[in-house]
Amino acid sequence: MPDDSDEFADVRKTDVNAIWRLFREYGRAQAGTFAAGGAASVLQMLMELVPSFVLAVAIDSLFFDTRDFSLPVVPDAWLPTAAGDQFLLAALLIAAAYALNSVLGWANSYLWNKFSQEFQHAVRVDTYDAMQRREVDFFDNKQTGEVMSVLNNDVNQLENFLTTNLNSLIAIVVRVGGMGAVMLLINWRLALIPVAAIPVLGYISHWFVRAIHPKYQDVRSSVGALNSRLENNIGGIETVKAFTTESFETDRVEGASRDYLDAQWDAITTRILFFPSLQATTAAAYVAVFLVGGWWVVTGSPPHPFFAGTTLTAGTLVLFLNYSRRFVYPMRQMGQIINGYQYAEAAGERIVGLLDMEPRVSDAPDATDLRNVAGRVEYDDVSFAYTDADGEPEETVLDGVSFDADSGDYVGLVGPTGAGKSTMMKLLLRFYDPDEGAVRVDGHDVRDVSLHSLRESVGYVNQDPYLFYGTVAENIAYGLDDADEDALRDAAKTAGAHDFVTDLADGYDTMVGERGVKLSGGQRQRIALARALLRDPELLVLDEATSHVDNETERVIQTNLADVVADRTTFAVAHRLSTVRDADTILVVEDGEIVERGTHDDLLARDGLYADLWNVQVGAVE
Ligand SMILES: Nc1ncnc2c1ncn2[C@@H]1O[C@H](COP(=O)(O)OP(=O)(O)OP(=O)(O)O)[C@@H](O)[C@H]1O
Repeated sequence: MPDDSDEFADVRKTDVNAIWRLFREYGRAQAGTFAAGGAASVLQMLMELVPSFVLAVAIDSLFFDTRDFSLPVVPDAWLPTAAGDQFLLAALLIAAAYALNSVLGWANSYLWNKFSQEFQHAVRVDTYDAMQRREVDFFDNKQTGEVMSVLNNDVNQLENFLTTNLNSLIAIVVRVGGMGAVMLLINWRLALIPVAAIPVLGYISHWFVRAIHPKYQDVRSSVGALNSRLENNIGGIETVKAFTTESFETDRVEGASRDYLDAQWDAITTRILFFPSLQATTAAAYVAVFLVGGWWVVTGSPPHPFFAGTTLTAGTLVLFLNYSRRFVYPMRQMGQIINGYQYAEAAGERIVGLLDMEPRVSDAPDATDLRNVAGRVEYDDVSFAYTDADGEPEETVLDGVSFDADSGDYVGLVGPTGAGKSTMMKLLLRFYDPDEGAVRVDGHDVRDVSLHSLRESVGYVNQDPYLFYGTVAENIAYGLDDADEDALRDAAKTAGAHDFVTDLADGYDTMVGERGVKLSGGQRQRIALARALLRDPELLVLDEATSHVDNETERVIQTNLADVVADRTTFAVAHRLSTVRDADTILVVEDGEIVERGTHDDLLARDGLYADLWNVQVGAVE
């Protein structure tokens, strides 16, 4: 199967026929379009059989006069008797068949593309929705590129299979089958020569797919490696320049590019054998038909007794030659169809896997909404470990964490880097669930309330907040349909963002985020803080929310925040201890445990870890 090395192996659902399942689920709305497209495709292919057939009749009856002018289905009485009229009718029929062929070709493309675009759209939107509902863990363990590739490549792969490959398959069956059937009906003995070429062409296609498949896989992995190399280097361009490692990096890119070239070359040398072998097989059948049939027409008797028993006219020979030459083109697509099917199936399995998988963190069946939140928060003997890509727990990050915060409390979290402070806050938002113990808000275990109501009541600002591509105002009002402009400005003022925003070229209408105006880390943090404040949440989590702003600005923000913080439970994670100095309680976290707790003065008096950290920061200790 394709993609053996894929990161989504755990997601893939292999016990269903994924394409069929998606087709039933998402194709149903477009079933009429699909059926009409299929019918147009069949009719179009049938039209392709007509010109050669009429030509054969015309040659025999009009040019050589070896049989009467007659056509299948049409009663002889309806046909003209004068040779000139018969000739014109033949010309008209050929022209009509070609014209109809074109119209049906257009209808077929229109309908199939309509079907597959609508299908793709529906699958893409649902897959995205299912994906964004996955637990945070899922994203921790995947590379962004891989997640994107399911939404882009996999969905496209399905579409490609439906538009191109399935259509080609119909073409092969109708064209090759139709031409073979017509020839067998007219002169089955002679027809055995071109028809015998079909299994040979089929075998060559089969061989090709088997041979090319592992080579394409090598191409894909080498292109993946090359892309990661390029992405890494461009992303780290400042480091590359600062360390003057340009030629080292060029060498590494050269190596990756060479691997890609080798893999491609290996695939190319196999691929370019495929079409010529098909052509040679078809040509052999063509020449054999010409030899046997030509001999037969010229001498009036077949070259071998096997063919005896029927006659062969020049017109029939032309039809045979025309048809047998045209086997090759549709058969050429056989390899692509098999390939396309394999990719689409693998893509479908990932998509179905995603659609079917229940997020590990989701609403309990009897989840209630958190209402009228007072803001009491309780961590009751909470232990937690992140899991690796295989779902196995890694090292314990939180170990028996317990504390209570009363409604309206200001709680500071401090401690060495990697101690587990951010993780504690992520459990409050239920980004992850604890392995042991419980996190409660107003006495409700967060696992018993709806995610929506829980997260709506918590304003969360992290250290490296994300700004979407859009205006400053849109970023602050993110997710709110009817944000009041004054409230938006007030939030920005409280967050210390208003002054610098009004200094931007377009003020609140300045485009920021990727491709927008570049803001400093501290500026982005202040916009993110305004975003959280505007929602007026009952609980506020500020995880290093002002770590990038200077001391002066932070002091201003602290003063502004005093009112906001006064009447809601606030958690502030900070390395800069002045940020939490005024907290009602400071929790000192070390190695996943709360090692000290109390007010600033209590903790200084204890002369423990907090006092050490404080003394270092105020410069009392080297
Ligand atoms: N998504 C994750 N997957 C696996 N391990 C993680 C993840 N996030 C954090 N960790 C690990 O968990 C531990 C605690 O991290 P956490 O971010 O909670 O610490 P912190 O006290 O907030 O640190 P800092 O002050 O540096 O922000 C660290 O050892 C970190 O490597």
